[in-house]
Amino acid sequence: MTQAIKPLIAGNWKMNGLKSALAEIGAVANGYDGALRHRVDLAICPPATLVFPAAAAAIGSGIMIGGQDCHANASGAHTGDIAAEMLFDAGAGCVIVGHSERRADHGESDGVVRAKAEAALRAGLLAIVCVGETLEERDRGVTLDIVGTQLAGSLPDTSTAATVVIAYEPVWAIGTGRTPTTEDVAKVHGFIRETLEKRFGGEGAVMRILYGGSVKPGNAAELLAVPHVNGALVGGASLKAADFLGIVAGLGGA
Ligand SMILES: O=C[C@H](O)COP(=O)(O)O
Repeated sequence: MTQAIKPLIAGNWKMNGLKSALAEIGAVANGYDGALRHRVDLAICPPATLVFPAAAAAIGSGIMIGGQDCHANASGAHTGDIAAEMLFDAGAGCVIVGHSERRADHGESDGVVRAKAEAALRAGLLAIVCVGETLEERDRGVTLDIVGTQLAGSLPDTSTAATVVIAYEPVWAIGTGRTPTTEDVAKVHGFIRETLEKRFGGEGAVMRILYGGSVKPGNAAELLAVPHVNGALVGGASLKAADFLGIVAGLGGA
């Protein structure tokens, strides 16, 4: 039986945004009214420098502010890193871990991602754990093997629907304007659901699975209507409130 899952639309600003970008949070808040708040959760993950002021700007709006990465440890000699506890302390409610750009740029393995997700849970943050295949892997026909391996290695054993969100992002669709067909998205999300249910039982049945990769106002409705797509992780189109809210509108008024 399909259970109702409240969707989450999360914006990942990546390495974009100076203080002036905080105005976009105010603009999203203005468009996130009471009725919408009941139907969808919103999160915005600005660069680390803006987490504290963004959290202040979002007070009372219902918008969750998040980090884009965290260290596995709570403190220590790790120059330049940020602990999950520090994000929580700054007002964050969630953190993205295992984004493909971190996996590629910083050589993060599934084990590292899992340790970061465990740190998020320890700190009381919702962990948004990213998985997804490269173009080469897709062309070799090993998408499900790759995603299955990433899920097995990256998710904490203690994951629950309240503490962990999966984001499926085909690497080749990120920032390229290319998206998989809805059939392809359905296939991978169905596989992820099955995998989550096998490992986490009832919790896996209601854990949110986001799609990410070139989601825009123009394609959001189609992508968000795919079975087992419980929201989106949005990059470029999350930088402007109008685009971000246009994607939220893709969920329809039901
Ligand atoms: O975290 C977000 C994703 O990497 C998607 O980025 P994009 O929407 O710019 O393709």
